Amino acid sequence: MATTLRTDARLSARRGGATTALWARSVSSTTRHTTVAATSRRTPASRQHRGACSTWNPTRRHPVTTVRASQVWTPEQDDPRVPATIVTGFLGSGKTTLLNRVLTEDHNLRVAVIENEFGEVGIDQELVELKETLDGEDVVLLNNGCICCTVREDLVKMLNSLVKNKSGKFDHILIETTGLAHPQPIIGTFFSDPDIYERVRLEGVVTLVDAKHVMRHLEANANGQGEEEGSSPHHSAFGAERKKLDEVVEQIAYADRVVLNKTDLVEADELDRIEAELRSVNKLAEIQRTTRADVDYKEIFNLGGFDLGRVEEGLLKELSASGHDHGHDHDHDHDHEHGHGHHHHHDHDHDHDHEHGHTHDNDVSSVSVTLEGNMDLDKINDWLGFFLMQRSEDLYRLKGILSIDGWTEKFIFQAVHMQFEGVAGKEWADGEARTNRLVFIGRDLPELEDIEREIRKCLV
Ligand SMILES: Nc1nc2c(ncn2[C@@H]2O[C@H](COP(=O)(O)OP(=O)(O)OP(=O)(O)O)[C@@H](O)[C@H]2O)c(=O)[nH]1
Repeated sequence: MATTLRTDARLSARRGGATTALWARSVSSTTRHTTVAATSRRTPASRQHRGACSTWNPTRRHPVTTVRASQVWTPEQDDPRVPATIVTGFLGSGKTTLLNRVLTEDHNLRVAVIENEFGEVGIDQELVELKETLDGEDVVLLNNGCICCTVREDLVKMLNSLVKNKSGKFDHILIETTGLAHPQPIIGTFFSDPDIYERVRLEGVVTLVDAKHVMRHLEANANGQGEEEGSSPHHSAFGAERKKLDEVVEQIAYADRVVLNKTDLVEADELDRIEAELRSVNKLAEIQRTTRADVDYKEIFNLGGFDLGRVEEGLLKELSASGHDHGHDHDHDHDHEHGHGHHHHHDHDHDHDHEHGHTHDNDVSSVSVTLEGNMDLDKINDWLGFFLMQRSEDLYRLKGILSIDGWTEKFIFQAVHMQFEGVAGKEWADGEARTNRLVFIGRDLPELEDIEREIRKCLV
C-alpha cells in the first residue's frame, strides 16, 4: 500500500539541513504537563503532554522556530500507541531463536513480525514459528536490502500499513534486523516519521550478543579490521569520512536490553570479561545471560527503553548499581584497552559525582554524572541543546533526570542523537535529595570532568 508521508514543517526543516529537537521550556504551575515554546499548543484538558520540535539555527544557541507540536505521555497516562521492539544483534547471535521463543510462549499477545534479511529468498520467514495470524500476514519480509538503509522506506510503509489497516488486530510489533544493521536509522524512523510517531511507540531495542564470538568482533573492530563476515561499505552510518564503526559496537550501544547468548559455549570467567566489556560500551542496558535465547517474553515486550515514564526507573536502578545513590565517595572504574595488546583495569576512590567507563579501542563509552542541586532551566536547556548540536552524530543515547529550580516534578528526558524528548515526571518526594542524574552513551565523548564542569555551571 502506498504511504503518503506528511510533508509538515518539521520534515521540511530537516530537508533544509536544519536539525530538530523536542524541547521542553517550562512547566505549568497548575498541571504536571510540560509546556513548551510551541506555537501550536493543545488544550490544557488534553491527555497529551506538549512538546515542540524546535529548529536550531547553527549560528545561535537557542531553538528559534517551533515547527510542530508533538506528544509525550506521562507515567500515569496510558500511551495509546502500539508498542514496537527492535531485535538486533550480529549475524548468528540468536535473533531468530529469540523470536521463536517469545512468539511461541504462552501469552495472549498478538504479535506482528517484520523480518529483514538480505537475499532473494527469505529464510528467516520460514524459521519463525507463529501462533497467531493477521490475515495470513504475520511475518512481513523486507529483503533485498537492509532495513537501516536501502529498504528503510519499505519499513516506513510497512509500519504505516500495519497501524492503519490492521489496527486492533495486533498488540505488539517485533522487528528483526539483519545482523549487519545499524540501529540508529531504524530507531530514527519511530521519531522522525510523524505518522508513525503518532501511532507506534518504540518500546526499546534488544540486542543479541554471541558470547562465543563477540570479543573477536570487538577486538577486530579495535584494530580496524571489523570487515569479516560480510560487512559492507554501505553500512557506514555516518559517512565515508568517518572512521568505520563496527555494527556490533553500535548494536550494543543502542540496546535497552542485551541478551548475552550462547553462554553454553563459553567459560564463566570469560563471560564476566565479556560482560565488563559490554558494560563499558553501554551502562544503561540490562544484560541477561542466556542459552538458546531463553528470555521471558515480558522482558522483550515490556522494555520501557524509550518510554519516558520509565526512563527514571531504569536510570535510578543503573545509577544505584553504579554506587551513585549518594553522589559522594564512590568507586571510579576505568577500563583501558590501548589497542596494543594490554589491558588495564583501575579502581580508584574519588570524591567525584560521576563514573566513567571508557574503552579506548572503539571510542564508545558511557559517562554518568550525578549532581546535587537545582538546575536553571534556561541554562541547562541551552547547554543540552548546544551539546546535542555539537555531538549529535556521536551521541547514541542520553538519559537524564533533572531537578529544575521551581519545579516540584522531576524532569525526565532522553535523546537519541538530535532527537530529544522531555517530560515532567514524578514529584520529588518529601526529604528526597534533589539529585540530577545524566547518563551519556556515545563515541568520542568529552572527558567526564569537562561534561561535569559544564553541567555544574547550570546549577542555580
Ligand atoms: N550453542 C548454541 N547455539 C545457539 C544458541 N542460540 C542459538 N544458537 C544457534 O546459533 C545459530 C544462529 O541462530 P539464529 O537464531 O538463527 O541467529 P540469528 O541472529 O537469527 O542469525 P542471522 O539471521 O544469520 O543473523 C543457530 O544454529 C542456532 O540454533 C545458544 O545459546 N547456544
